[in-house]
Amino acid sequence: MHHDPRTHLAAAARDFYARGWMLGTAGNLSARRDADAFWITASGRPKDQLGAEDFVLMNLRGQVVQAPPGRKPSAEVAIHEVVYRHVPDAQVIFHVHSIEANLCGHFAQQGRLRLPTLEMLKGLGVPDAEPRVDLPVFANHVNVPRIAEDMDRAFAQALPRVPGALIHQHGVTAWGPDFLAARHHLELLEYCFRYLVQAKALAIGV
Ligand SMILES: CSC[C@@H](O)[C@@H](O)C(=O)COP(=O)(O)O
Ligand SMILES: [Zn+2]
Repeated sequence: MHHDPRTHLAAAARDFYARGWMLGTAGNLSARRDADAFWITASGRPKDQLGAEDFVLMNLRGQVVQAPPGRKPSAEVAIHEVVYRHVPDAQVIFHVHSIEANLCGHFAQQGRLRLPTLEMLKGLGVPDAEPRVDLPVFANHVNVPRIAEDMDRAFAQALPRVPGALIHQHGVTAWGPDFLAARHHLELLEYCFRYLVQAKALAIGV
C-alpha cells in the first residue's frame, strides 16, 4: 500500500518521541511496502530526527532487501516480521516504550493483562457493553528472536483480540491497517495503561 512510507514513519517517530514514548533511541516503527516486504527503522537511531537513510527494507523471511551504508535493521525486526506474517491486515506497526506500559506488565496474570472496561475499547474493535478483554503479555528476553518465537507460537494458536501485545518490562507493540488506525490503536492501549496505573494508585478495582 505505502510504496514509500518512510516520511510517514519519520513523522510518527517525531510525534511519539515528543510524547516521551521513544526516548534514548527506544522503539521501532515499520510499514509494509507490499505483501512480502516492509520498511523498518534502522537500529539505534534518534527517533526525533529520522531521515531517509534511517530505514531498512526487509522481506518476511528475515532478509535485508535494501539498507543504507552503515545501517542495520532494528534489533526487534523479528517481532515486526511475526506480526506481518500472522496479521495480513497489519500494514503499519508501532513499538514504543512508555513508563505506564512497563508498570502495567506487573498487573498481568498468566501472561495476560485485563484491559479496563472502558467504552473506548470500541476503538480497538471491541464493541461490547462491558468488555472483558485481555492483552497478551510476553516475557522479555535479551535475545529478541526468542520473544518473536513466543509471539509466533501464541499467534498461531489465536491472534490477540485487540491489535497489540505487551512485552514485560519493555514496551507495547500495536498495529493497524493504515497509519492513522495504528496510531489510534497505540493511543488507546496507552490510554488503558495510564488508566490502570492511576486506578491502582487510587486503589480502585477495575
Ligand atoms: C534504548 S534501548 C531499547 C532497545 O533495546 C529496543 O528495545 C528498542 O526498542 C530499540 O531498538 P532498535 O534496535 O533501535 O530498534
Ligand atoms: Zn523495544
